[in-house]
Amino acid sequence: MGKFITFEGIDGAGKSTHIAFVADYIKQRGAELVSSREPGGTPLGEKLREIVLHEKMDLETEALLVFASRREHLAQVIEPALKRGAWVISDRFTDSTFAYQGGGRGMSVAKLEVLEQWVHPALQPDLTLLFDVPLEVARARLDATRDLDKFEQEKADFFAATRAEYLRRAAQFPQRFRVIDSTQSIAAIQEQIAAILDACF
Ligand SMILES: Nc1ncnc2c1ncn2[C@@H]1O[C@H](COP(=O)(O)OP(=O)(O)O)[C@@H](O)[C@H]1O
Ligand SMILES: Cc1cn([C@H]2C[C@H](O)[C@@H](COP(=O)(O)OP(=O)(O)O)O2)c(=O)[nH]c1=O
Repeated sequence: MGKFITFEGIDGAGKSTHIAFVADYIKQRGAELVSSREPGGTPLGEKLREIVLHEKMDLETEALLVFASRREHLAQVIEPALKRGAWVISDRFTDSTFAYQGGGRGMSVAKLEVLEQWVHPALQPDLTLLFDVPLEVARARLDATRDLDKFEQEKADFFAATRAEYLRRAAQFPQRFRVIDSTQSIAAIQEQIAAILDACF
């Protein structure tokens, strides 16, 4: 089996910045690499992503759609890749649903756990890198760079709750989570990521 690494954090924390670095690290080891994202990762998943990121909907519809996208991503991409020994890195996975639909929007953790059990009862990431920054830092980075989607337009209390749920999960699952202080420089963060990867694999 290959290894499954997920990237998590509130919008603007710096996740996407470090994906190429981890991809290079894995390729240098000679392993096959599959780099993907959620919502998305398949043609159907990318269609669902457009809907989830840009349309208003009932909270439970939103949770069902991100898990529908995830089921397809697992079936078409993640599970086959891991079975053939490839390494998979995903820009977001189920921790995002607990953080955004659970923490941010207030959906019950118990309901999300039912969906998680349904969609991936046995699989969890081998490593989850949580990029953690204060909200103001994330917001300043976002404002400097791009047009904001539905989630990125949410207010400070939404992201405070999202960040708190991420940190709660990191404390609950310390064996797979590594929390990275993303207020550091990009170079310092990459040094830390390399040390984490060396220690884990
Ligand atoms: N450690 C850092 N220090 C300063 N700026 C950063 C840092 N990490 C990321 N950025 C910048 O912040 C913005 C958001 O980063 P990005 O990786 O797209 O965040 P995310 O994928 O978590 O939403 C980008 O313009 C990026 O260059
Ligand atoms: C995977 C997932 C993402 N999201 C949200 C978080 C993000 O705001 C958005 C997609 O984020 P992201 O891929 O970080 O967007 P960008 O390309 O702008 O960096 O979807 C959820 O609300 N629930 C989920 O389960």
